[in-house]
Amino acid sequence: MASEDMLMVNISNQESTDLHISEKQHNQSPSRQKWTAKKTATGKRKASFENQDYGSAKQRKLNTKTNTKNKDQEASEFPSKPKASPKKGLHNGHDGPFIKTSSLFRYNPEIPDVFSPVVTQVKEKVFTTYSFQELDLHPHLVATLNKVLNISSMTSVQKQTIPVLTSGKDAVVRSQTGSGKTLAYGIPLIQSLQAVQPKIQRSDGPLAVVIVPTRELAQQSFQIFQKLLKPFTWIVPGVLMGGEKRKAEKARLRKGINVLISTPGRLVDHIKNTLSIAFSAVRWLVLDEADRTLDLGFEKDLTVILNALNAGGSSRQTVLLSATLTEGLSRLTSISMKDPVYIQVLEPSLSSQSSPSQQADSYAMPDRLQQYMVVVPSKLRLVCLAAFILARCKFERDQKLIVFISSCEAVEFLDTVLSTVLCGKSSTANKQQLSINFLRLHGNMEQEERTEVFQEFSQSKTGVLLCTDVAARGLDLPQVTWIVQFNPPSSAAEYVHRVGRTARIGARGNGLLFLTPSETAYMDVLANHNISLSEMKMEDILSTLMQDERFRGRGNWDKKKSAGAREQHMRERATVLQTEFENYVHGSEESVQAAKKALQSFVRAYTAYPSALKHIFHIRHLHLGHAAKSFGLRDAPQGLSSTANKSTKKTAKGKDNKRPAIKFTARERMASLIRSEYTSGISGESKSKKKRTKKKANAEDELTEG
Ligand SMILES: Nc1ncnc2c1ncn2[C@@H]1O[C@H](COP(=O)(O)OP(=O)(O)OP(=O)(O)O)[C@@H](O)[C@H]1O
Repeated sequence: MASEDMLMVNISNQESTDLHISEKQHNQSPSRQKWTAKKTATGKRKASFENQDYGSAKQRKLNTKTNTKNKDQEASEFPSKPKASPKKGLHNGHDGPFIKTSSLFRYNPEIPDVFSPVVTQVKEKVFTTYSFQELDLHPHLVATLNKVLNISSMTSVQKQTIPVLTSGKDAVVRSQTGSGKTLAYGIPLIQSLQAVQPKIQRSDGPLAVVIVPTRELAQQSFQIFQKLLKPFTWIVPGVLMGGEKRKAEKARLRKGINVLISTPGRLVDHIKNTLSIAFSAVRWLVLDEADRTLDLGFEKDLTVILNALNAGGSSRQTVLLSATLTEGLSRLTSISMKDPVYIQVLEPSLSSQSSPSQQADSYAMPDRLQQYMVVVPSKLRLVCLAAFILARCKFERDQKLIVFISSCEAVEFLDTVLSTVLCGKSSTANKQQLSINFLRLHGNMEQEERTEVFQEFSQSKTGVLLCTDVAARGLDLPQVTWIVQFNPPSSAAEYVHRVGRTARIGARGNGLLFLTPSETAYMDVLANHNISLSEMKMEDILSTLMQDERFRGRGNWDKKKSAGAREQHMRERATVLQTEFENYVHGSEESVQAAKKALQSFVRAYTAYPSALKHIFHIRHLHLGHAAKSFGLRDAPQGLSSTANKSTKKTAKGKDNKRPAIKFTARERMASLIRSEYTSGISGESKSKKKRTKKKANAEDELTEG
């Protein structure tokens, strides 16, 4: 048997342990119920049951050990002896029902010591002392910057870029997130268009085309151009983006748009279907977030756009911008730039010390950004996220969080379950209500709602935005205090963009990356780009629950008690919270289905990590039973597809019934999780997208927009 097969068998056996335990808990037989009652009455018997339980698990561990060749890998999959285990059968301390305790702190892989590689984090100086007055700009433009945008001095990237672009050169611009790149191209673009003689008319059509990867970024950029163009009423900005009515956009195109901001997919749509779109006058092409817009997902669209522009025949200036652009980006060549000036904002000390290739690999991070990571075993991920949100939103003031999640379905699920349980709206939670403004943003939402959410979160001072990578790039959401990456991103560059939604333009901000014990090598991936994170301890996050009496468990907490007793009590509270989640999820068939769907999509997103990261994020490292718990499911889902059902039955009845049925069902279930997600179809997906059978489809859909 291949080593991978062996590993899956081990996982299956491990899962069998968990399923076995939880099934006992859920399907409480009369004898089990009686036993539980006795158990709570006599602590001694309870203790003996726990020992017995652990002993049998330990035995199983020994048995499986003899089956495996890869002991190192096994060590990370199997538990070490737990120091303390939660009590079974907790009461939530209030008037709620008696709750079943899940084995939250047992059978988890050990949390490894994380050694953050020593790196010299690259910094950029954001501000300069140079004012916009010093540039030869139209006075109305300077006045708008000063009075409307409240901006007087240039940032470093603006200081370097604006003169290059006003001199008519092409440029490739890289500077850290939130450093003012939009104005770095916006100001020279408007300066040049307002000077065109005879004056630009609407009927001239687009003179500038700005391509951005997402709809929200298109809206945001459009709003900035609207402001900047106020004094120059004859130049008309316009936005085209997927999700809007094509007919209305066609009408606007017919009337004439001079500065056209668009997502790639929608622009291609119009190039193919709208006769009134003519590019003969285009003088500017801007690719914002250029490494994304030049990325695989957009390649075809971009070729169509470039062909259409080239057919227009006019000569144009091209600008590429991103916080993570690399000169070596091979697709740059397809853009046909004329001797572009490469602009990179680096501290002088670093520019002189390091080689160009070192500089290219190092991503500059905002100076006042504090970056943390926490290692959390799968089973504890949901409670840990919940505790972190509680800590910020209940016990601190003015906190605004963005939580990045790998799939639309998981965003939907977490939005419902967190807002219901944490805000005290669930039937089993006690009545005390808490107001946290949870919002969600992902690619499967109707555009109208997406726009509303984006505006609402932009304007609010507090709240939690749960989102996919649609919000990772370019969005300038004010006063965000924390970026939580609940699922690690697919590259260091995406890490940089996500975390860059905070600590913008010199402000403070924090980032927290969740990793499971098997994913800690991701720290090396970040270190390769000179990014270093400090470790936050899971226990410190969970300890917030000690302040929240809604999750008190049995009895009061006495501060004088020992540290061990405190930890035990904290575990009880985490278990009470997990049980609240599980009770909510299992309270209706609808929520069970939502949780399963979210789990499916999570597993599927896990398969979409690039091959270079497969040694860290491989599906064989996932423990389905544990992952299910992080979606509030008591067991790993069964019967997700007919295939899995049939094979389980066959194994149970068939000739080969000596083989434990569970051995193959975990693998089959994992496979069926992925398969059924492919065939389930994603609402709002276009036909052409459905045709794409690539594993990456879902993840890419979140990054590439029509
Ligand atoms: N010269 C300036 N002085 C003060 N604030 C500025 C200046 N230039 C831009 N800003 C503000 O800084 C914020 C970030 O700017 P912008 O969104 O252009 O950053 P960015 O570099 O494009 O970031 P990202 O890489 O994340 O897209 C915006 O709120 C913008 O209004």
